[in-house]
Amino acid sequence: NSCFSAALGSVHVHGLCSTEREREREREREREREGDMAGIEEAYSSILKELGEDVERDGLLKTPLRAAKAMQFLTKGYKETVHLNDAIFDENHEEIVLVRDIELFSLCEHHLVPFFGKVHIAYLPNKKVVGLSKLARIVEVFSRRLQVQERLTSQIAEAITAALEPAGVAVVVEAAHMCMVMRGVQKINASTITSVMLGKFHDDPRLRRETLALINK
Ligand SMILES: Nc1nc2c(ncn2[C@@H]2O[C@H](COP(=O)(O)OP(=O)(O)OP(=O)(O)O)[C@@H](O)[C@H]2O)c(=O)[nH]1
Ligand SMILES: [Zn+2]
Repeated sequence: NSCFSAALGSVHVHGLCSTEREREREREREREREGDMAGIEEAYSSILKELGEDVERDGLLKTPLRAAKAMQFLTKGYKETVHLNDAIFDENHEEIVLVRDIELFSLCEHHLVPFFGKVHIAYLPNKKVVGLSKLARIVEVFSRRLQVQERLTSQIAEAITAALEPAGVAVVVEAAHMCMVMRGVQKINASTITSVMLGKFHDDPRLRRETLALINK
């Protein structure tokens, strides 16, 4: 490759070698991202000033930009969609598929503080199965937004229904809300459980019990 020939001192016909070009593109993307964030950065700077902080002190010089980048990461789900088509396979498996303990980090839309926990997803295939990692990707897309737990739970269930048309979907989310822990009622041990049961999981109490037992195993 061209990098290798450059290292040997041969003539470098393409100008930048592919890794240099890749790095340059990454720097370009970084500059664009920072440009996009100027407004958020400024807003964080104002918040710090309103809190009585000295935004010129060493430790805080880069904080507005860091915080802007962090917030952009924590809400990146707005810009993402899950592409499941490449990972949907024809399969005659008709029994339950359950992926449990998928980690979840989200932001409460009321207080902009984290809530976090686990998502359990079960579905009953209807001639189609999905690549298992895609279930975790669905969780990422909808959790990296400002959310309430109930909406998050149903968005995950609806996305799976739309992509797979399964015989049933069950989504259970258990989470701790920092807005209830660090502030407000300050209940450290409270956890919130939400569930959405569609199709056979909704209609068949035996199946629902079996699924919840598998989740709690
Ligand atoms: N249903 C639901 N409520 C949530 C979620 N996250 C936070 N909340 C609640 O949103 C509510 C907002 O209530 P408000 O009375 O407007 O806000 P607040 O004065 O800050 O409420 P406190 O938290 O009770 O101090 C609170 O009861 C929060 O516990 C969530 O995911 N789902
Ligand atoms: Zn909250």
